[in-house]
Amino acid sequence: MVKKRVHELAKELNIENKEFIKKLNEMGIEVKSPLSTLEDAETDRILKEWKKPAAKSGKGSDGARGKKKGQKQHHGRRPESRFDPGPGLVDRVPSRPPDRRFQERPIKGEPPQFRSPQPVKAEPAQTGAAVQQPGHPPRPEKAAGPGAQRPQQKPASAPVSQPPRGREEHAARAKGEPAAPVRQPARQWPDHLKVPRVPQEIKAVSEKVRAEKTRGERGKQEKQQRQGGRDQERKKILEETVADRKLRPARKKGAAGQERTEARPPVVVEKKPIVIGESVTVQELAEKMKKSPADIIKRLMMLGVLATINQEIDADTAGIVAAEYGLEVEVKVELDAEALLTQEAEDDPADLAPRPCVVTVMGHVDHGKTSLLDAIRQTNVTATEAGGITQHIGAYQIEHNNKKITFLDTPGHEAFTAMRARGAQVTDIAILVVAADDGVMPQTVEAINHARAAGVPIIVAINKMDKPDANPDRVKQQLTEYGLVAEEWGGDTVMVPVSAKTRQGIEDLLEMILLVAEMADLKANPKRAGRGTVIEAELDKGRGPVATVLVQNGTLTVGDNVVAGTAWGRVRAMMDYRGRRVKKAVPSMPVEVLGFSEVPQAGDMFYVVPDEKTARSIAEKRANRKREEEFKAAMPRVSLDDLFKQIKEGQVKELRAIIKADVQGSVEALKQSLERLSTDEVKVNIIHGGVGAITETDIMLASASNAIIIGFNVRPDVNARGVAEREKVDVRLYRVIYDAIEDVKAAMSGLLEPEYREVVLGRAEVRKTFKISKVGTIAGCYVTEGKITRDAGVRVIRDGIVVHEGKLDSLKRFKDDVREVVQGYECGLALEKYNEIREGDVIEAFTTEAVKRELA
Ligand SMILES: Nc1nc2c(ncn2[C@@H]2O[C@H](COP(=O)(O)OP(=O)(O)OP(=O)(O)O)[C@@H](O)[C@H]2O)c(=O)[nH]1
Repeated sequence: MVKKRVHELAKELNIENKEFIKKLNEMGIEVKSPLSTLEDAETDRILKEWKKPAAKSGKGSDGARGKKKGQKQHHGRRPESRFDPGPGLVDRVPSRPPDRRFQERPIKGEPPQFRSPQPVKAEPAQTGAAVQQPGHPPRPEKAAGPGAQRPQQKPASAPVSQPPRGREEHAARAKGEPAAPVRQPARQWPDHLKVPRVPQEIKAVSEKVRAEKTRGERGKQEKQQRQGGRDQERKKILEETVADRKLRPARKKGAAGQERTEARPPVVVEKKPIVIGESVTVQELAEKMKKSPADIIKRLMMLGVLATINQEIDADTAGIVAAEYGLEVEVKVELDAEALLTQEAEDDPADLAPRPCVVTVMGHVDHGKTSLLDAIRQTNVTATEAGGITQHIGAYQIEHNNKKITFLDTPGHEAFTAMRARGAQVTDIAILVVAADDGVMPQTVEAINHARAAGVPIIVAINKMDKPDANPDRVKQQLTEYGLVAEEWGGDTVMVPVSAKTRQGIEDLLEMILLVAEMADLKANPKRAGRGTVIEAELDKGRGPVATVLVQNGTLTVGDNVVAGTAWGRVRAMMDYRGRRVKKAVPSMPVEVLGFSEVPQAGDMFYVVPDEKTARSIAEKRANRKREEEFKAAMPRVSLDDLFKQIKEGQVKELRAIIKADVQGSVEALKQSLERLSTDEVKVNIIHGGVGAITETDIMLASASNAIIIGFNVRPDVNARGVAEREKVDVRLYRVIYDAIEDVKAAMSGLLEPEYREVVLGRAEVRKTFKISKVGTIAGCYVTEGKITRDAGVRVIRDGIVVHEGKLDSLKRFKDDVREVVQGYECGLALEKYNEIREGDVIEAFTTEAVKRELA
């Protein structure tokens, strides 16, 4: 008899997996997931037990189906399983550690040292680490692991492994997103948005009030108490502020003749409190206080705040200013329609109904993502796509065993992460497509890390099994290096061999998706007003703005008033993925929606609101806020420069980093050395590591995950540079591993010294090379950016990797030596002691300048 899995037997016996597992446990048979295998004796026992009542109903037991299924079983009993049927089973027995034969060990031939006086120091440590801690990324914590056991945590709505990111939080806030999809922790984001800021010293004092406020704000009863507490705090702030000599030099000098001084201390609160919101413009405050704006601005200046009449100041600052005039402020947080959206009541568990899971297909280019989706849908998308490349994100639904699955037709993980960067998390399960004949490729690794960073469980589809050189075992081996261990190897990742071409294994894949989904117990409430995420949107010439949306909760109905980002409107018509008109869209259903006022953005949350007026007013407010924010400071991004400050302020508990290097050995060495810097206060988490230039995708991942990027002997490509600047991602480039580790270490302890930072002056492309005897190689170049100067440092970049760094030997325009050549001109140059320059290389000229760092 072939060993059976729990879910197979459950199917034969026509019983739900969960219930079956419960029954088995009651029978003393210890199984934890539908994928657990059963010993023959156990199967016999179960069948016997079941036959008792089943015999009456005439139910067959082990039929032909069981045999067929049995053929693909892996022999040998696995002592533990991947799925936990209930919350009590989270603490599973750890699975067997991954096969460790495949790790690569680094660092040979440390590249030329640039800055560090003793760079080689780092080597023994790294090598040592390699011995202790083999090349596998540390197994993720059970609860946050990448494997298929994750769905217990409701991956789409609660990415436990994702601590809050300022950006997401902000995006969520701006969109009025509900607490569920992006968990919104109590962070002081608004401080950063409110310009201007109070100097640190005052802020520290007012922070007390804020902390008090945040703590107290939740409950309604506390609201009243807060008022009393606030009075006292206010006074305290004043006293402390007034007492602070440094902050008020003008006051200190104030002898008897100076006005204002007589009012304090103590400050007498004499008038009715003035009522403001969480923030107030200087003008508004002045009006409310019946003072001139100039007075207020002056006061603010004394507090070290430079503000213009139209600028907003936060309630704490306003409180301090008002107190100086003996006035009290009362903060009334008006719950506008926007806030109400996010405050919607919890669903009654009785209203919750199962919803289909939402699946994203990811993988390396040409490994067959589109073909696989195509095979699943049994249509032929590949043939219609330009050049066979997936062109857009669509969403489709299929039905298998009477259960629906929603597929997002994502061209890889980039779009997935771009959406995530906007705060949208729609995917429940990621299918990682790996071609069996090609194995794990760079984008496979990226996809793994992107899915993992989002806390989405991964099912591996080993594709192209029909090919003669298909080698699924090699794929499985390679994946162990990235922490994905096949369940038949004792790991916890579902891996299904498939062929998009012959459709082999597709049914199994769908079955596995349903199993993972079933265990995730995905539910939504179709009775409430619809909400979800915009998957894609475009302006159609005939139909106007068209948005493909995925309903995540509630029901979207034709005629509903909706708002998505800054777009609003009334749903005029809806089409399902086949273009059929529908009147209603229930949870996990993708639909095309007509009727938006403008094209919303992919990743925007949409909400159904009670009426058109509300929709319009929310959208307009958002548009205003967006405009304002564009003027304001950028998001608080993690960066090494202010890491210590952010740690102190509790904004950062984890320093996430992406490592890109010229060779895998350096990636590993850096990863291990950096992760070892973790302290109790801050954990260093390398969310992705790879070989090659820093790409736009790396930057987007860093942006979405609030990570820094460490480049070792590599450079960002042109697009990546632009995106990094726009996204304010801290990209650190090193030539010496030791320097990178030292910098991170110093940043974590607040000791990052002022240093010389490199400034890129310009870049030139090598168009032609000439070998001249006794002189060496001369490169005929075209300056593509900035300028190349004679005394600058230069590096030679080939395919994103730094192959040489040194100085110029000569720089000429025609025959003349010149001091610099600017963009758009040609030049000839030779490098000191380097003749390996080739056509197509990029010469980057740089200089170093002193950077003053703020004391943390
Ligand atoms: N033999 C064989 N070929 C396959 C299979 N799946 C996909 N292919 C081929 O592999 C090539 C790439 O397939 P796509 O589906 O376009 O791959 P993709 O990952 O979607 O690629 P992009 O959209 O470019 O990212 C096509 O020529 C497919 O015909 C398979 O199971 N067997």
